[in-house]
Amino acid sequence: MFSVKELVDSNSLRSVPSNYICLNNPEDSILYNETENIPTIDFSQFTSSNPNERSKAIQQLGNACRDWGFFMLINHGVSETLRDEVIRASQGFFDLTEKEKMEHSGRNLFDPIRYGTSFNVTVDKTLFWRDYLKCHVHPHFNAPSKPPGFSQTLEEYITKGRELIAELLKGISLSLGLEENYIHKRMNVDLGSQLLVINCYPPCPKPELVMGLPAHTDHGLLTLLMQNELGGLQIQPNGKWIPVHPLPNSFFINTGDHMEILSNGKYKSVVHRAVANTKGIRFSVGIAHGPELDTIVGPAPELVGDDDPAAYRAIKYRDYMQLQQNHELDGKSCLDRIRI
Ligand SMILES: O=C(O)CCC(=O)C(=O)O
Ligand SMILES: [Fe+2]
Repeated sequence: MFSVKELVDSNSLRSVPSNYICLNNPEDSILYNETENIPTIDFSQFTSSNPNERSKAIQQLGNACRDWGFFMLINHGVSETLRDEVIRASQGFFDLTEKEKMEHSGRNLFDPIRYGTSFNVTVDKTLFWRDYLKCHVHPHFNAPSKPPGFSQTLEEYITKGRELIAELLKGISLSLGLEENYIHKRMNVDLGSQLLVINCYPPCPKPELVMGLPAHTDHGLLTLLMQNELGGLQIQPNGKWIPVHPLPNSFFINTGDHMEILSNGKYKSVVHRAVANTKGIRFSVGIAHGPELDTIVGPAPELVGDDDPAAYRAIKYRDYMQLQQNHELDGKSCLDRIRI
């Protein structure tokens, strides 16, 4: 495997190798500066002793999930030091030699730790300008032993991330008119899957010719994302691409396909992508939080009725992840396969 980082580090690249050139629809590059509209959720209100404040926050959370499928989370209690440490340690991992990183190379989605490039090189029509490290971190924690301290930093971080998501899932259950622990029980969240994905996008001499990660939706319930100072994430909530400029020290959270399936389409997963840049190496760290891998997920019966027939076929979470992995990453095409 030839990683993008190796390609960039070993050459003074002036052009892009042809196998990375993406033919984009020109409409795709139209950007709208609507970033100020991205909803902001104040996490401290979920733990407020004032019940009015909590119910207001739950309502805002429900609105964000229904109208947008994403929001910025502020006042979440995860220290800036830990967040910086995760980014620094991620850089440390990608700075290891190719030989050291290749110890974790693999083709299987359920390998506990997997280092790779592009999305799935066996199905990608063009290669994407992105290297990655994926670790299954819950219910069993897995992380590379190098660089020193990386694994400990990640473990602390993913534990904090799980606590935040657990609270948000309670709020989401209530916002859907369900009992607070509905999603926890039905999705077996205590044993839920947490897949950590560290994306590395090296600088590119011609970012307009390549794609970091093409338009897709995430497979899980909720994804918690942070990035270094370089932007590149774009979202497409209503057919237009919007660049995301995160608020300082915030998390970007988006709903995934399993939230759409479970809510019977009330909360739709949001299409997003990552573009490359010329300026420097961009890192993003996402944690996809999903049901326990063997949970069969279909629309919640409470959200299905004569006026709202079930819109998705039930599928085991593990099988859905595999389905997405086996095909080209393309917008909502995976969800379309189980749409009724
Ligand atoms: O790099 C980003 O900002 C987005 C990454 C992403 O969408 C993913 O890992 O699923
Ligand atoms: Fe994503």
